[in-house]
Amino acid sequence: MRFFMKALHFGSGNIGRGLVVPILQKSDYEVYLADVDTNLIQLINKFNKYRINIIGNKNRYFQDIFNVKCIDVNSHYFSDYLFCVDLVTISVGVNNLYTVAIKIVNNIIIRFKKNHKKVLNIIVCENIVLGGTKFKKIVLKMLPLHIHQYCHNYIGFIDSCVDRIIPLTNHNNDYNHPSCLDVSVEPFYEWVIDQKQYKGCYKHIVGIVKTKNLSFFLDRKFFILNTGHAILAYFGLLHGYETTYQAINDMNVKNIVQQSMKESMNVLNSKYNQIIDKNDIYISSVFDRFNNKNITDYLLRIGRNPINKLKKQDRLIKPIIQAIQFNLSYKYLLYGVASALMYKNIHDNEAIKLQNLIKEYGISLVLYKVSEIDVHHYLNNEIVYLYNKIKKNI
Ligand SMILES: NC(=O)c1ccc[n+]([C@@H]2O[C@H](COP(=O)([O-])OP(=O)(O)OC[C@H]3O[C@@H](n4cnc5c(N)ncnc54)[C@H](O)[C@@H]3O)[C@@H](O)[C@H]2O)c1
Ligand SMILES: O=P(O)(O)OC[C@@H](O)[C@@H](O)[C@H](O)[C@H](O)CO
Repeated sequence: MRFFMKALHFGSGNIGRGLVVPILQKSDYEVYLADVDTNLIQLINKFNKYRINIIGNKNRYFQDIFNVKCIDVNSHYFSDYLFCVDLVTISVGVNNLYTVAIKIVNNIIIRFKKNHKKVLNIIVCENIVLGGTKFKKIVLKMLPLHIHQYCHNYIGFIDSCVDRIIPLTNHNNDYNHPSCLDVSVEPFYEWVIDQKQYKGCYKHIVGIVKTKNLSFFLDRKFFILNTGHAILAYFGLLHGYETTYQAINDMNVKNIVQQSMKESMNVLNSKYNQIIDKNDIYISSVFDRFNNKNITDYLLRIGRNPINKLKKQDRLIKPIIQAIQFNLSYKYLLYGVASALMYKNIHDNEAIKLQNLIKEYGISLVLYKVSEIDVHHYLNNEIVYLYNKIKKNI
């Protein structure tokens, strides 16, 4: 066992176990997982290992991961671990970034007080555009002013684009067996970081691509894959499907998803003033990934947190607003928004909140409150019209 650098990963869920840990371990990082879920923490520390089942349409293989340890972020010794690492990575879900920021702020204060001169890089691996930059803003807001210069000198906040479809783990509930920690993943993965934001000397990590042009990768992934994925989930659920594979094989659903991804791609072609996806190769590769018959990815997972997904900057609304700016078609993208407004899931707090808001205020006002689309704007009327039309037909 050769460990040279230490990394701590916030979030021991799907992306943490299924992508971040194997990549960092391969480049000789000693990786500590960190989480708030005490059951999960206990299981990881009990078995210290798990298996990644890599499942493609035609082949399947596995990768065994050893030497994993999970730290409770609320334990008194957590900050000692955080103090000694060179790299922090985060995938806890967008809504939990604030609580992670509190831990990071406390640690920066300790580093400052101890005059610690070691650089710390923080890669944010959430599904948001420019997550590192947003996380930095949250941290700076909480950090005392006299420590900002130290933070600027020694802490790197890095935007990244992380791509691997990792469904919810189907725990076999046998907590006496390490397989309860196994994850199933697709073979494809991509992890791209903004090299301009990295502080200090970069130690190459096999599996991470550095780029000076992250916005291209991010926009392509977020506004093609995640836009299509969300529309597949919301529209598929309305048609009674449970998984991506079922939904993508309904010709009506498939057509709406495919056309909406093309509309979003047209927006990117205009934004970058170049053809991003020659011959629709990217779109069809994403389709093949959605169409993985051996992976059970529930539409409820993909549709989770609908309020976030309906925000102005997110995957459903932003492509439409930009299509309007470039005078492009957005007819199919509208289906994503209209069906997201119908998303119901009693296990998802945002879904419950969304439906309560709709009951209280009606669709038009909710579009204003959640998505910042003015009630008098024609886009608001178009969405309300489509929402009512779909509702009548289901
Ligand atoms: N699953 C995917 O296919 C996928 C792919 C790319 C990106 N992502 C993104 O990665 C992020 C995580 O997704 P996931 O599927 O791994 O979710 P997940 O729910 O499987 O894992 C999140 C983990 O974070 C933990 N957590 C919550 N708050 C925490 C905190 N304050 N400190 C430490 N741990 C905390 C949770 O207990 C959980 O174990 C999301 O933003 C998601 O969009 C997911
Ligand atoms: O994680 P979310 O909720 O932002 O989006 C759900 C899925 O679209 C997402 O997790 C994809 O599986 C992932 O982005 C693939 O890389």
